[in-house]
Amino acid sequence: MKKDTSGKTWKDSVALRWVVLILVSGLMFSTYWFQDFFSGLKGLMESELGFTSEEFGRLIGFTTIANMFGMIIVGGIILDKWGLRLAGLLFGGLAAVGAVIVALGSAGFFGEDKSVMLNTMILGRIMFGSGLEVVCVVCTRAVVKWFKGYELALAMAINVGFGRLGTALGMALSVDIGKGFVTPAISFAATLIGLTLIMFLIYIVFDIKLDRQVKGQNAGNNLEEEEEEDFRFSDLIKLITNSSFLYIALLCVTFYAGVFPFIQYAPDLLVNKFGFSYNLPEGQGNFILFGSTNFGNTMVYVGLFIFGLAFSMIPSKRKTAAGKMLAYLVIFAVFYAAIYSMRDTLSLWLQNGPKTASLIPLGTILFTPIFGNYVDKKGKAASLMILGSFLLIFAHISLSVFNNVILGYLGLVSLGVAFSLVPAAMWPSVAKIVAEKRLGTAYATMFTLQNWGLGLFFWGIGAVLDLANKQNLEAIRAGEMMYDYTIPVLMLVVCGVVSIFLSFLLKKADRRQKYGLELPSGQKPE
Ligand SMILES: N[C@@H](Cc1c[nH]cn1)C(=O)NCC(=O)O
Repeated sequence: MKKDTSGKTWKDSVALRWVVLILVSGLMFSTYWFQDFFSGLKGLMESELGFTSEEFGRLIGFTTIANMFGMIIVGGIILDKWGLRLAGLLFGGLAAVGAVIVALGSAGFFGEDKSVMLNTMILGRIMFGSGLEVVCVVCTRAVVKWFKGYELALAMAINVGFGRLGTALGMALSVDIGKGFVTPAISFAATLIGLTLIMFLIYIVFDIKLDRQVKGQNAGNNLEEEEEEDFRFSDLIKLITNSSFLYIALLCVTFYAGVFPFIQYAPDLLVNKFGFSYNLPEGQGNFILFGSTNFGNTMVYVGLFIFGLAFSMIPSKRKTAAGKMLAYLVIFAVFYAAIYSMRDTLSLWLQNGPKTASLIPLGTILFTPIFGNYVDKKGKAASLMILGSFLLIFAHISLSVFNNVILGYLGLVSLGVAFSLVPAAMWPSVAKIVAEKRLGTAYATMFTLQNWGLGLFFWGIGAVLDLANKQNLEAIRAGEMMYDYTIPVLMLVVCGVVSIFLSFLLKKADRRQKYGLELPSGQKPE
């Protein structure tokens, strides 16, 4: 789109841009929630629905099947042809209908036989999965449309941050929402997608208005509308014959295969390996923060935190050094007071599988923008991907081979840092390797390949878990023994090792092809 110099459009208003960001990010929040919330329900699916670990794995693994065979590319083509409003409605609607089918299937609506329940839930997950990935692309496109030339990097980080928040809350709260049953937790998650689709409908009103304004401006200035590049198979061939792109695309497969599938099993691992709980003790830990006694305190903390943050964001030229110090002091004090006053709740949460595991995606909300800023200012993207892959190996070794809870916590922290580092370095690097007009094709290709890795490991971890515990399955289901997660998690170390290898190859290829992955944003190699 060409920018008008004579008049203003809605996207020139800071407030409207941020309203749009919230409206669009709703779908990211709900679809990521639905993608990952089963992890908190694995134990319940086993005890209430009688699902084995392999069946649990099959259910989440099938989410990727349509994407493996080109659904994201089809979605990309529809997005190019019909525009983001219709594509968002179509694929958001597909995700919502799929989610409703999963909920109905789990309630026995299509039949109470276990295999009917499982198969209808799988059907729903396939529909949901086809929607999820294209929705992700639609949301990113919408953010680019409104924020290009403004706070684009920050807006993109916040948009993915909403997705991570969805993952974290879905993992942490689904057991509480279900109150001992699977269907209410699924119905809640499906309702969220419906509600955020309504938010997307409101966004459409903003989008139509912006298009009209831009059209009016262009007509007034005799400017032609800039055509966006459509998906082309010749672009795909060019991409996969570029060695830097090939390495980063394969890294996307192996790295995410070591993270997303692990997250689906992390709560169950903590429960089985370290004796964490699935449920909080009756009446304790749940939403204490928002209980009557602490609600006032919480609001004071939130208020002070926003004050400190707002103050620290005032441009430095207009702020004294003492003022800056005061702002940071306020932020630190608020954090300390909040953690101190919630220490009892926190200690319960840190022994609860779903809540502890949810800290992995939660931590990335804070760390991804910090690492993204580092990559922008200092570069070193390829080296950071090597470091992230190393941390992935450390995490999986410490969570599989050893039986030490401290090492377990360290493993989770290290996984959280890796999960912040690699995406922060990977996605801006793709934009350096691939010309802007081919970025849509590049992301669609990467997500398609990524879904092969995800599908294999979503299912593979569950299948290997059943296989590795074959002798004890009866006793485990009777609650007399615990699953041994050593081999399924050790398997993920391979993902880390291949990721390190690929990141080294990427760094070497970059030296040859000179994309400047190790340089700060905007700097070109000589
Ligand atoms: N493929 C997307 C979206 C997604 C999330 N969970 C499964 N698929 C993706 O990987 N986005 C990048 C990210 O870091 O979330």
